[in-house]
Amino acid sequence: MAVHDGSFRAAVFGAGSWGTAFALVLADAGADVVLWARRQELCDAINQEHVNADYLPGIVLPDQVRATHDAEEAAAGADLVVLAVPSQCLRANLAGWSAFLPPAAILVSLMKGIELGTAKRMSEVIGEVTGSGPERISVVSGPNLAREIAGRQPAASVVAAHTEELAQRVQAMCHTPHFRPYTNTDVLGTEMGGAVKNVIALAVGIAVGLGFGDNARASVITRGLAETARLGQALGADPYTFSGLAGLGDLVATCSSPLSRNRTFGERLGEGMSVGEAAAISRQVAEGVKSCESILDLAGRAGVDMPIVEHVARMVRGDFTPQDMLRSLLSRSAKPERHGH
Ligand SMILES: NC(=O)C1=CN([C@@H]2O[C@H](COP(=O)(O)OP(=O)(O)OC[C@H]3O[C@@H](n4cnc5c(N)ncnc54)[C@H](O)[C@@H]3O)[C@@H](O)[C@H]2O)C=CC1
Ligand SMILES: O=C(CO)COP(=O)(O)O
Repeated sequence: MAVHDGSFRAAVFGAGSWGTAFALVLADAGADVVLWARRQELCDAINQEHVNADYLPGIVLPDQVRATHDAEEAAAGADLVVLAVPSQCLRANLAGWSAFLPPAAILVSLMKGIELGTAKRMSEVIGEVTGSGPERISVVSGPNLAREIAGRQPAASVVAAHTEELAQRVQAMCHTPHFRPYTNTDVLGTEMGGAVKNVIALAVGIAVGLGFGDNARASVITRGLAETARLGQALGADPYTFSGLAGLGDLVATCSSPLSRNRTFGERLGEGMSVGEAAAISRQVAEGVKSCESILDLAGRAGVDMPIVEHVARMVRGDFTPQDMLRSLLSRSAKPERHGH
């Protein structure tokens, strides 16, 4: 099944839905994978049943994937170290793992969030905590709903790295007959596309929860993409990235799919649940709920207007009901489509 020529060792930190699905992709691409999980019971279940029933029930993992709760054991001998925990807990966790990471290993972020307080992207947090330069760090992002990837449904993705050469190395390590990664050297744009789309998916979910249809959904997606690109460009991203897989591609998949945790979370808010109530019934992370604030922080620092992100943040804070949010967004002054914030 492998497209990569030769075997390699991968460590995947985080055995949630995406960490586990990506471990399966890497195994299909020829890797021996060790999956680090927070809970020993989950490791035991994965090793005995070859299923991560908590996150991907019904998906049988390849024999080349085994789990451990021991970070040192997970990292030992890894050529590729993949990070897949919720963004807001990366820094603290990575500080504990950093000493075990082989110095030559390539570090890959699967995460789609911006750190609260610092407004840093995940590749920046990885660089700071591990002391690694950009020549070792890459990012995988795109329309990659974990459940579909784990079911070996076809999907494309983007591997972004500082150099084309590094992106190509990681591309070869995760290329399978079902998973088709493209390369990109715009790490910043790739990460911004992934993080902001989660907030736009919350907004789409709110519109769906309010009972609106496809016109509203498409309008929020399109205006959401406009504000994502505006922020990205102000920060130095390549504008093309936002019409690619890590921009438009991921935005459309996430905002259209009932599998999306962010869209589902937004739908519950739109139906009238509080943030606390919506969080209590979801055991998986909806990154946009926290990243709306850090993205707004970043936009403020860059002097960029992001009305959809701002309205989502106000709703998450409890300042707005869904009806207030709708009224406030629709009562903004009329604008030209281009260059009008
Ligand atoms: N699920 C998906 O379809 C996709 C997810 N992503 C991104 O991947 C990242 C990880 O997401 P998922 O695996 O989906 O999340 P998840 O909620 O399914 O799993 C998160 C994992 O992190 C662990 N975890 C939670 N809090 C922790 C803490 N404080 N310390 C250590 N571990 C902790 C959980 O036990 C779990 O194993 C997120 O940034 C998400 O946006 C990206 C593409 C697709
Ligand atoms: O990033 C994703 C798909 O590419 C998954 O989205 P959710 O985190 O909203 O489920």
